[in-house]
Amino acid sequence: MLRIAVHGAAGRMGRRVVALAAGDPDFRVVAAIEHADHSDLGKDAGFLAGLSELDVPVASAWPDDIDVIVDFSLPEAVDGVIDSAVKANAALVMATTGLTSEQHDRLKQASEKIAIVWAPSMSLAVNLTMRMAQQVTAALKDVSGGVDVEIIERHHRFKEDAPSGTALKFGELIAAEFEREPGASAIKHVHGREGKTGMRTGNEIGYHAVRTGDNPGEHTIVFGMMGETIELKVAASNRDSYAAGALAAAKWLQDQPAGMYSMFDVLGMK
Ligand SMILES: NC(=O)C1=CN([C@@H]2O[C@H](COP(=O)(O)OP(=O)(O)OC[C@H]3O[C@@H](n4cnc5c(N)ncnc54)[C@H](O)[C@@H]3O)[C@@H](O)[C@H]2O)C=CC1
Ligand SMILES: O=C(O)C1=N[C@H](C(=O)O)C[C@H](O)C1
Repeated sequence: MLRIAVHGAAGRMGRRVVALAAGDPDFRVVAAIEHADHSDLGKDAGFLAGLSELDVPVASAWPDDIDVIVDFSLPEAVDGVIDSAVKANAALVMATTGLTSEQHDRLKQASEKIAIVWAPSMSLAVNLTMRMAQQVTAALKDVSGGVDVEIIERHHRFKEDAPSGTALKFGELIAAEFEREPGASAIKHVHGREGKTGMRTGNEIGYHAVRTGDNPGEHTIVFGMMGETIELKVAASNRDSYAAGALAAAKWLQDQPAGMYSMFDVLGMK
């Protein structure tokens, strides 16, 4: 049984991770961590997740014996999580988005000591769609008349970062396809458009972030050509695809040496 600590346990994602882990015989939830001022400190993590009592109170201190930490929190909290994972010699599933480049460097350094999965989306469907987007780009990048790529993401009104980490990852993968040949022009990443922008250039990717209601996450990649358009769309109907993906990553990490991994590794899509 893997001893799992959930960081951000009272959040939208944390509660679903606690709920799915509690129902999985491969896990024992040993800690539900929140920041020291959280109003749910002391409450039972099972009750918060809509289950019966788990006998795990939400706490701000880490226990000593943990096999894996799953983090869905905020960038401000992430440095502390990385330190705690290294200190406990635990594997780390880092799902928080909006990290700074310094935080990505910190993760990389920590991965010399512990096994880490970082991915902006833990969802199987999203990761498959990323692979499809790479294939579509490779097939269309030299099409007569050119192809314009725009990424539209929709999320709930509570989301604090934009564009989504997933949209940025789609853009990074698509740009790498465009830039693959030596001498290819560098791709510009354009966030929204307003005013007298002039005509669209051929070597840009546009990003558009929509925030409405309780949308758990939706990404549409538009490949617009002269005369026809392809759209790849992937949409979550609830948060369990992310929570289940994070738990799959937590299990997979137990057999891995220290290192930095992605969901492509976990899902065997390398
Ligand atoms: N990689 C993936 O598949 C997914 C990633 N996310 C990302 O996960 C993050 C969390 O998303 P939600 O659960 O919707 O947000 P949320 O705001 O509902 O939950 C975040 C939780 O982290 C806690 N937190 C904040 N600072 C903390 C600290 N210093 N110590 C401990 N806990 C702290 C908050 O109190 C809150 O309970 C976001 O960055 C989001 O983009 C969300 C869904 C899927
Ligand atoms: O904040 C969210 O909700 C989500 N965030 C992730 C992101 O920024 O890509 C993943 C998912 O889309 C849900």
